[in-house]
Amino acid sequence: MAPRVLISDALSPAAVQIFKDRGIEVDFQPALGKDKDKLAEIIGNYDGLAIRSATKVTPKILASAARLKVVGRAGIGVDNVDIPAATAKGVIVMNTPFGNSITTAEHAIAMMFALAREIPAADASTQAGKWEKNRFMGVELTAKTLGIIGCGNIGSIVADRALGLKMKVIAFDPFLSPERALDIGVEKVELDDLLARADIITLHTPLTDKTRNVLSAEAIAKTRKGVRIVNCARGGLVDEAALAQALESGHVAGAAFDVFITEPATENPLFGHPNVICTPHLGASTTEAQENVALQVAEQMSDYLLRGAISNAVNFPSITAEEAPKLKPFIELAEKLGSFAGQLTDTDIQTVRITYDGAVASLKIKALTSAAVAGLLRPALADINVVSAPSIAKERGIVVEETTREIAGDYESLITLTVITEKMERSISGTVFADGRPRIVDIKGIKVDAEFAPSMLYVTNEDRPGFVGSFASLLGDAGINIATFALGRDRQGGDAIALVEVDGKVPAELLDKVQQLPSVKQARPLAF
Ligand SMILES: NC(=O)C1=CN([C@@H]2O[C@H](COP(=O)(O)OP(=O)(O)OC[C@H]3O[C@@H](n4cnc5c(N)ncnc54)[C@H](O)[C@@H]3O)[C@@H](O)[C@H]2O)C=CC1
Ligand SMILES: O=C(O)CCC(=O)C(=O)O
Repeated sequence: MAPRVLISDALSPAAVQIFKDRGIEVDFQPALGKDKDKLAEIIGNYDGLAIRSATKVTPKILASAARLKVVGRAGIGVDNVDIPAATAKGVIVMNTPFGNSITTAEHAIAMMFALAREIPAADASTQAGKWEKNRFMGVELTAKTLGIIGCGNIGSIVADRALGLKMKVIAFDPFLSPERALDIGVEKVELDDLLARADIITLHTPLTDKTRNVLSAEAIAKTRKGVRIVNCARGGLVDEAALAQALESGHVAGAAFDVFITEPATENPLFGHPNVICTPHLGASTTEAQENVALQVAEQMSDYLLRGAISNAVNFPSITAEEAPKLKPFIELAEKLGSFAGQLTDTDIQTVRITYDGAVASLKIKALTSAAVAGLLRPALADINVVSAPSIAKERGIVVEETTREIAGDYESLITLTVITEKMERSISGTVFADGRPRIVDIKGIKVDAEFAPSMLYVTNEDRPGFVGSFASLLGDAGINIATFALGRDRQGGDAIALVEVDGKVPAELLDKVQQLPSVKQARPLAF
């Protein structure tokens, strides 16, 4: 069945065409994002959801989204998507990190000019027939200091344009390296320094717990008198009420805002002030940017739904379309190795160590590790998935260690998963043979050769004559057919392992009887 995608915001129709061309069924309902009840009602029918900023992907929407595999944000900010809830559900969330950056930077520059020359007010006055030539006295931008808070993709483009305008550019961004600052021609400064020096401040950070209210009342009080403030990033970065007061007092000369704490903003403390310019979150609204982000999000979502390729996901490592088919059998192997260990582990896991040997070491091991951890924790947490596994392991204080060794041993590729609890350490290794099927090749240092099967019995015993006969008789007497039988031992008379595939479930009474065989140490059912 072809995957189905819902577009619930006003994306460029270019996206619709891409989905269709790729063989994906697509429903384009651009106003649906504003109707959360209707969205909750129908989201269960779709594998993908393509959005801009109007659709809010809340836990409630996700709870109704039984089939959903991917949310694609045609834009940058994903603050309208509940990422932890999507992750917990195994839904990949991807954005288009560059498609609208130039356009948004240009909007910030346009806002800066509009503020400096009061263009909106001058326009309104002129068109009202007033010709108030003496009312509007602007400021020149040349040689003024622009303070950029958040100098990533958009901030750097703003810096580049501002340098072209012969402005002095200073930037506060804890993650901006001195080398990068030098490269893009900005002076890296601390926030207080920026506040004290900037003639114009422009914000370009995401909204996070750290950036919320970065321009608080106290911060605004530290700015130069006559400062102008531009926000084309996110509402909530600036304390709107404090800014309104500072405008009122004349400390701040003007503010140009594209984004607001509450959107759609139909009322706001900044509205109505003479030196305030507002646009309705238009930063990304150009034909070019909307075409870019729509095409990109549709391509990315199609690649994921059709080929398992992941790009620009905010909650999973990237996997290219070329890597996806190579990874697939190893993802299955990693998840099953994890599942094997998880089904045998009764106590709290402290550490999971995963070693990738040979060719597999050059694949995207982050994805493989996530699969292994999902398999490992699934016996305890049914809802865990490859996407949510790393964060759940972290929450539970489980240390996940990865090692890669590119030199192959007996196998072209080998994955070894070691689980360490307070009481024990257990390792299991597996590989993928040329037929693409995963195999178990080593358990606790004992060589075996077994496939993963829907119903298995794992028995550890002392290597003594008679075990196989009495074990097989017990199963035969209980009417349980043995499909495959893999044996291994560390040495003659030492520790032995039997990994047996059976048809149907193993009854608890049979398990007890196997457990009571003289040489048996442990007998456990396993299911894959
Ligand atoms: N108005 C609109 O329509 C649009 C708004 N945006 C907003 O612009 C924001 C920035 O976009 P990009 O530049 O592409 O993101 P980016 O991730 O490239 O840059 C963000 C920068 O903020 C910095 N940062 C993070 N925490 C900080 C902190 N506590 N203090 C100072 N800097 C901090 C980061 O180090 C990074 O360099 C987006 O998150 C989005 O919210 C993006 C596109 C359109
Ligand atoms: O889609 C839009 O118009 C908003 C763009 C935006 O805010 C973003 O990309 O972060």
